[in-house]
Amino acid sequence: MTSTLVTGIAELVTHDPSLGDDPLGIVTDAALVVDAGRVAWVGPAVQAPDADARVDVEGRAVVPGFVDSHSHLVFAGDRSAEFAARMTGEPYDGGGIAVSVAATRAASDEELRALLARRVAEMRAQGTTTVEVKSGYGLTVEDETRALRLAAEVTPETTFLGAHVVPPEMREDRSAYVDLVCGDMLGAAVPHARWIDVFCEPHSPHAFTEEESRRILTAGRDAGLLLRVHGNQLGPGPGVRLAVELGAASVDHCTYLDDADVEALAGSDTVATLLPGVEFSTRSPYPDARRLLDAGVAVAIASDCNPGTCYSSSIPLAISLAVREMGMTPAEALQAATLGSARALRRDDVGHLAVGARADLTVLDAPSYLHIPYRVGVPLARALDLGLTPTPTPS
Ligand SMILES: N=CN[C@@H](CCC(=O)O)C(=O)O
Ligand SMILES: [Zn+2]
Repeated sequence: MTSTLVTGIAELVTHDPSLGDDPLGIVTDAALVVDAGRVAWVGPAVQAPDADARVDVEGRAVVPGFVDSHSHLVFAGDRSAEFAARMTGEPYDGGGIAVSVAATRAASDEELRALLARRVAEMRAQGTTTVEVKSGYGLTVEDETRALRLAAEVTPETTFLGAHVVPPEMREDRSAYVDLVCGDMLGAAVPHARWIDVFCEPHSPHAFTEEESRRILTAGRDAGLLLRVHGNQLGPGPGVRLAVELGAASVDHCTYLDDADVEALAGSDTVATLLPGVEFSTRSPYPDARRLLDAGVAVAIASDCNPGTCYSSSIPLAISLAVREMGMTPAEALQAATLGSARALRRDDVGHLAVGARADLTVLDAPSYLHIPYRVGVPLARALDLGLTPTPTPS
């Protein structure tokens, strides 16, 4: 294994507060040494040690690779007409998920694997280096297991979402479906999943109630999975408080919150993951990130790349929306899409570039991270390929 010195970094964002006065731990005119897939040294370029190899990024900014802690990448089919309807005022209620379920069930393993690989490559090309991938478009024991098996080929952050919606063939007997999710489906999913998630949403007839969600999450936890929740997406609801009650790592969407939700989050270890691409693509009001941050809530930003509410895999777009529409500063938004989303995945080896972190570097065709929201829509960010063998992820 050779060490690599990365030079020519105009601005390096480390998130290591010991490396500068700024909370982002910014080093200007910086260099960084990578050894065995980890950050081995960070500092001013003039003090850089020698290394076996050298990569010059020629005056660009480098930030921690984006951590996308919420995505649904294992699906087939097309729902662009649904997006167009949304733009003319059609509301979203989760009913379109059944369209993706039918197309996904009909696809072969090879088709799904190719679609997934293309979406992960698209993310990497935009600077994402860690991604969580959910099942949820299979909704049978066999199809959910297949989705998780394929997801596990591309990431260790796999999430069992059998409780995405009640599938059309079981609508007459919801409780039988909940039994299946908590029983055989969970048993088959566990070997391929790290997380369990549920779409807890009283404003969708297709999603799950508070009681159903509590049952499913508790069964998942008893089976050894860690918890995450889709909550408070379409209106006020119990998702946030349930996530906090059960010790979920993250509750995602958080679009409609009351004071008790914010208070519960502030006193908890549950991260509020905001998904502004969803509000953009469904013409919905954006969550109030400022209110959460001012209350001391840990906030993450992720893409929620999925065929229904947001078919965008772009974290730079999510950062731009967070800054323009949700009251976050560029620094807060970048931190939420790296350190915050790593926390939402309970990972401390990614989302920052302090010594010892995984060497997941995202390089910007710009001199500063401020250009991410400033140059909205311009493809500035890409994951830096150092030709490294990936280091194993902690279990
Ligand atoms: N809300 C639930 N699940 C996805 C949307 C899935 C779909 O419409 O296909 C979400 O996170 O928004
Ligand atoms: Zn989602």
